[in-house]
Order: sequence, then structure tokens, then C-alpha cells
Amino acid sequence: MKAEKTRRSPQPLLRLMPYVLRYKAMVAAAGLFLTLAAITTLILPLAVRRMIDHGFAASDTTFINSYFGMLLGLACLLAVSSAMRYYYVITIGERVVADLRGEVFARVTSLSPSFFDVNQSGEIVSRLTADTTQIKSAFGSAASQALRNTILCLGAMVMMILTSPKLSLLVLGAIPLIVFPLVGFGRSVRRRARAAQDTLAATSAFASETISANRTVQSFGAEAAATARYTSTVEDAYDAARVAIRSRAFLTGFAILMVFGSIVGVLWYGAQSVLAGTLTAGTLGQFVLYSVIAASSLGQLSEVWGDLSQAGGAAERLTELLREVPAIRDPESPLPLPAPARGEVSFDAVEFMYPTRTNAPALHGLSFHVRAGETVAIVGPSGAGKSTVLSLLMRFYDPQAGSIRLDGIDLRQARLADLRSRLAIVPQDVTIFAASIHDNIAFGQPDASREAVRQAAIAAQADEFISRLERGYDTMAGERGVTLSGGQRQRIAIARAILKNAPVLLLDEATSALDAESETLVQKALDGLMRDRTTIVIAHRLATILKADRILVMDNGMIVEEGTHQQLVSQGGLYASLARLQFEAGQTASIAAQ
Ligand SMILES: Nc1ncnc2c1ncn2[C@@H]1O[C@H](COP(=O)(O)OP(=O)(O)OP(=O)(O)O)[C@@H](O)[C@H]1O
Repeated sequence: MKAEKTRRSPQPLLRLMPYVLRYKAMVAAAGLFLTLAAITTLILPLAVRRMIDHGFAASDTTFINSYFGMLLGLACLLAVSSAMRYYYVITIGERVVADLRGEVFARVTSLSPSFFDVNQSGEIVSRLTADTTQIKSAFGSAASQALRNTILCLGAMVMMILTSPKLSLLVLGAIPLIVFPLVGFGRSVRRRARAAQDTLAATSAFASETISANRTVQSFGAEAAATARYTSTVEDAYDAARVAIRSRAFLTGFAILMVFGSIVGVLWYGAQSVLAGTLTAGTLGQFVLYSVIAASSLGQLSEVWGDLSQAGGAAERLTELLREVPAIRDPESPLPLPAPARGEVSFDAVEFMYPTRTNAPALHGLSFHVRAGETVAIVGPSGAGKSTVLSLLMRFYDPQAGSIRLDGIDLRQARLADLRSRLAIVPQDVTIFAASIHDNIAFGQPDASREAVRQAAIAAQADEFISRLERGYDTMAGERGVTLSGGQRQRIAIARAILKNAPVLLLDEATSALDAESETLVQKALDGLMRDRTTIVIAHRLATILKADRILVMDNGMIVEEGTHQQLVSQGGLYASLARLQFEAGQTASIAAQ
């Protein structure tokens, strides 16, 4: 009955069994010491009865001495097995959680961007930390207590029957009355605990978003509003937690009342039997001790039940995440990309809608071809679909119709790692990781030598500013490190791309203006990078556009014009007006330089 109970409410925890079973030796050791400790506890009441019925009655000192010696031995055994049980069980908990964290992280990082379009990163981080911690405590203490108490409870019950079948019958009759409502309550506690945990995850998502956008929040004077919103979600989490706590408190109280109430009743009956002479005092004593063990372990089980149920909620959320399949995967039998790489890109009648925005296509019948070594600039108004083109080329999403090819191979037929190794991107917003400058440049290529990294930095016009930093390439950047200027960040990204040395370069030009000096340095760095490679650039600067072999003008997910700057200006279409408004304003210096 107990096992049945253990299985039902915190059921999702069972899905973690494969993780536990990876450590069979430790599990076996934990089981052994768990059983040993329980058996030792169960022997004690036997000793007590013998003492009451024989030892005191006979006033035999040798008997008493040898009995106490044996009790001391039992106490030692109990101490050792309890310590070992604790050690193994807690270690298994830590081990399983470490494995889980690793696997959840690996899974999450492999998921496609479409997953992150609909899931907040803060919530996922909360699953990685809060949920795994809850599972750790479940495995660490709750599971071991549950097992220990289950063994104790079952063992004590068997001993109760052996001691006095009549009294036991009375107790056992009361048990279903106690257990069934407990199982029911356990379930509702679990539901409520999950609700509390969900609310908390939403809270951490909001906190991490606000804290990372701290400057924006402050510049809009939105601290108070953000705090109010956070406080209100924290309060919601508190309310949800309180509901869960209340039902758990009720569950505990109910369990204790039922268990002890029935024991008192049974004892009263037992006492009558002793008075009537049908039961010895020692046997009643022994029975009392066993029923106290059975009752207290049942009481503890009900308490641990709540913990396990909570961890069940956490396990459910984590296994959900582990079961998440990346929308973009390697094909079953991938085709190799031709070697040596040429760097030819073609879009053929590509139709694409973001999964979160199915009412309007982001790309509509898009076709273009980029020859090996060509530099193609994509321009167009905001929202035209320029960034989407790069996302599809990197296969962050698959188009709903049409095909995209690199060197003649459809992206869906190539291995993702092969495809992405042939593309280098310099994004608009460069991410600088909390790591050394060296590691930031060598990102994705941890084996790159110091010299290779330095050469890449020199080519990216970044070596000079890096050398001026206090610890040069070993300076920590990103969070808790030096803050790099916009131009420096871009040059780090260019160095990254140079080091990667991929045949196709994707460049999302920064829209934010750099000062003249940084601008020149970035431009020089890019010139070096673009040489001898196919380059697709989302262009915002006239200088870049003028250097392109061809310009594709996009609007509403389609190519509406195509040609060189001169050709397009003389056509007097969308490009001509864009050029007037967007590129030429304030760029007289760059035009003059051409
Ligand atoms: N992750 C996304 N989920 C849903 N819709 C998106 C997503 N990213 C972009 N869109 C939508 O797709 C359309 C094309 O966006 P895209 O970012 O490609 O435009 P863009 O030309 O690069 O614009 P900008 O120059 O402003 O960066 C827009 O309408 C945009 O709102």
C-alpha cells in the first residue's frame, strides 16, 4: 500500500529513474544501509519487551548487562548505517542534479530560435536552478526519508502482527481510512505547488529581463513601475505558495490526528487486555513501540509526501524541457557540402512566416542568387525582411515553401554544423561574453592559438586597443569586466569572423553611428574581412552600398529593385527615396571619400 502511495503522487519523479540508475553501485549501497538502519530500529522494541518480561522479572544482572551490551552494539550499527545511508543518498541526489543540469542546458542550447520566440529565457533559467534544486532536496532528503519511513512502517506493521494479531487487526483496519484521504490531499498539494512554482518562474523571467535592461529602465525612469510590477508578481507567487502551504499544513495535521487518534484507541483496548490478563505488559510495551514507529513513520511519510509532490512538479517541468525537440535538426542522411567551398548562395521562391506571426509572411516569393566572391547589399525599409534573410540562411528557421541553397545543396539536406561552419556573421548587436578578450575572439574555436587570435585582432584593427588594456588579451570583458565601446565591440566581432575564416560572410551593419575614427577603423577591418569572400550585407551606410557589386532592395518580404547604386538612383524608385532619406543624410563625408 505504501509503495502504491509513493508511486502515485510524485509520479513525474519516476521519469528521473534512468538518471538514478546510472549509479547502480551507489544506489545498491544506499539501499543496503537504508535497510540495515531500518532493521536495527525495528529490533529495539523486541529487546525492550524481553527486558520488561524477563530481565526485570528475574532481577538477573548478567542478563541485563549482556542486554545492554547488545543494545549498545545495535546503537553503533544504527549510527554507522544511518551515516552511510545519508552519505550515499545525498551524493546520489547531487550527482543526478548535476547530470540533469548539464543535460537540460545542452538541450536548451540546441533548441531552435522558434522555441525562444515563445519561451522567456528567464523562465528557463529558473527551471535550471530552482527546479533542479527542488529535485536535489527531494532526492537528497525526501526520497531517503520516504524510503526509510516506508521500510520502517512496513516492518513495524509486520512486527505488530507478530506481536499481537488482535490489536494489529484493529490498527490495520484504521489504516485505509487514513491513507486514502492522504493520497487525495497529496495530489491537490502537488497541483498547487506546481502553480506556485510557475508563478515564481514568471517572476524570475521578469526580473532577469529588467535587470539586464537596467539602463533602459533607468533612462525611462521606470524603476518604480518595474518594481511595482515585480512586487506584484512576487506577491502572486507568495499567494500561490501560501495556498500550497496551507493545504500541506492541513495534510500534515490531518495525518497526525488520524494516526495518533487511532493508536490511542487501540492502546486503550490493549490496556483493558492487560488488566484482564490476556496480554503481558512486555508484549503491550513492544506493541506500543512498534505502533509508535509505524505511526511516526507514517506521519513523516505524509510530510515528506508534500516535498516529493513538489519535486514531482519540478521534475515534470524539467522532463518537459528535456523532451523538447529542436524544430531544426540534422537530416537523417545529410549530404556533404562541396569541398572546396565556393560560397554560392541562392534563394528560390522562398515563402516564410514566423511561427509566432502566422498572419503576415515575412518573406514572400523571395528569389535571388549570390555568386561566389560577390558582395551583395540588402537594403529596404524597417521590417522589410532583411534580418529574416540572414536568419533563414543560418537555418534558424526553415521556409514553408521554396528552397535555400549553399553551393548547390539545400540547407535542409546538409548537416547543421557543416552549414554554420561555412558562414561567419558580424551581427548588429555584438554579444560580448563574460570572458577574456582572447576567449571572446576565439568564441566557438577554443583551440585557436594565441598568435592566431592576435593576427585576427590585428586584421580587425582591434590589436591596438586590446594591447592598451591593462591585461591585454587576458582582460576580462562583458559583465564584471571592461566595458567596450560600440566600435570596439564591432571590431571584436569582426576579429571573431576573421578567425572563423568562413567562405560566406553575413554582415548586419550597425545602425548606430560611430564616431569618425571608429567608423574608419571598422570600415578598414571590414574591407579586409570582405576580400575574397561572398558577402551578404544588410547595409545602412552609403560607403558599404557603394562598394557592393549589387544591391537588392527589399520591401514587404520581396525584392522590389535590383542593381548598382547609380542604376537604382536613376530609376527613381524605392531605393532612390531611401537613399535620399536614409543613406545620404549626414553621410556627405563618406560620399566625398568615394
Ligand atoms: N522572431 C520573430 N517572430 C515574429 N515575427 C518576427 C520575428 N522577427 C521578425 N519578425 C517580423 O518579420 C518581419 C521582417 O522582419 P526583419 O527583422 O527581417 O526586418 P528587417 O528588414 O531586418 O528590419 P530592420 O531593418 O528594422 O531590422 C517584420 O514584420 C517583423 O515584425
